[in-house]
Amino acid sequence: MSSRKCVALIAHDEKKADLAAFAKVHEHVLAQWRIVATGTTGGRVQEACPSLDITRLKSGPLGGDQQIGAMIATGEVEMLIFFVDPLTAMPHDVDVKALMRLATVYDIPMALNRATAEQLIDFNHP
Ligand SMILES: O=C(CO)COP(=O)(O)O
Repeated sequence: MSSRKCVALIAHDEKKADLAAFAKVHEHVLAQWRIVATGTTGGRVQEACPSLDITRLKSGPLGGDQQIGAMIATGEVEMLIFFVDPLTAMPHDVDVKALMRLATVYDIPMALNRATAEQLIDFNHP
């Protein structure tokens, strides 16, 4: 496994275009990180940023948020950028909450919107 630090990228459907645009702007910085993402998000970011090497996990509703939560618990994921949609009900809301809870328990930098992600990406270098 690479020794680079690992960031997890996730976006709800309404926010995927925004995350892909964010990743494009910061592609050179993200290239210094190991990147994991939930399935669909990873595909969208990969399309926008062909230079990045993204490990795609399961889609969020099928367990992807839980996989990333487990990786936070084991210390494999050290930063979380998650563009959430606060206006749409999610069938897997409990998984989303569990992920945010673990990011809080393990005290990793966590951005839930673009404004915060812009700050994190500038101040957290791998
Ligand atoms: O649902 C998600 C996060 O809760 C994201 O999953 P996808 O990237 O597979 O859409």
